[in-house]
Amino acid sequence: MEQRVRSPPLLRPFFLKTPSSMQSPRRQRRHTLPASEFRNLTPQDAISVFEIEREAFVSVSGECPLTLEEVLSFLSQCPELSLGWFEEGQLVAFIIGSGWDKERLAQEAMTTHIPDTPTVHIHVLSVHRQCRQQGKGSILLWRYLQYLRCLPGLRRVLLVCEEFLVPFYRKAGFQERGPSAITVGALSFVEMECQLRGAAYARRNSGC
Ligand SMILES: CC(=O)SCCNC(=O)CCNC(=O)[C@H](O)C(C)(C)COP(=O)(O)OP(=O)(O)OC[C@H]1O[C@@H](n2cnc3c(N)ncnc32)[C@H](O)[C@@H]1OP(=O)(O)O
Repeated sequence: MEQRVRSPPLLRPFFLKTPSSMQSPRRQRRHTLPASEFRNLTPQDAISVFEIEREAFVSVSGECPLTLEEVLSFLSQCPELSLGWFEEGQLVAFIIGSGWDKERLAQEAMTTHIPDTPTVHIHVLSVHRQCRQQGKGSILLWRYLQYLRCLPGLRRVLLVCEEFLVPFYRKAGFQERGPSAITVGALSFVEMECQLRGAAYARRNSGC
């Protein structure tokens, strides 16, 4: 069992602002939704999350990493371990994580949140179909890892992915830990790990 830590506060929304010098007068007058916003998800976001997830996974493998009930459950139990990217108020990409307390991920990690542990399990990262291959998945993952580095007590992040996504996660700073004990139907996975501490440059540049 790993050492327990206190739950962090929720992330206040932060926006990617267009400099006022670049906004048209009409745009300045209108009270529109922010062009781009990153924030923790809430149970109210569960339907939008599940729609993106269903499109991303069901058509490909027939299985979603999380059912709608599980999405709701994690967003209720540990919203501070999620991050959504909204454009004009629409969810375009998200990450859902939870706490885990063992060295490697096990099948029960798929449906479990262990509070106050130093290990975060990323259940799912997904980008809306129309927004893929534009760098959004990488940017959201980078922001999520920087955000986690600012939370007290967190030490590492684990996830499982299919072999073809190993280079994507490697580029984000994850390392392979070998075949995962987790299987979904006929699918098998590689387990990957990212250390949150010890990267001094990351902390210096994180803006915590
Ligand atoms: C823990 C997990 O959730 S594992 C499951 C991940 N999610 C999914 O598979 C759901 C469907 N897919 C998606 O939502 C997205 O395609 C993601 C999250 C995999 C990647 O996000 P994107 O925004 O499309 O990727 P992004 O544009 O940041 O690409 C970064 C790099 O990864 C590569 N990459 C992205 N998607 C894939 C893919 N499906 N297969 C192989 N390489 C990929 C890109 O080619 C790019 O490489 P480059 O830098 O050499 O050009």
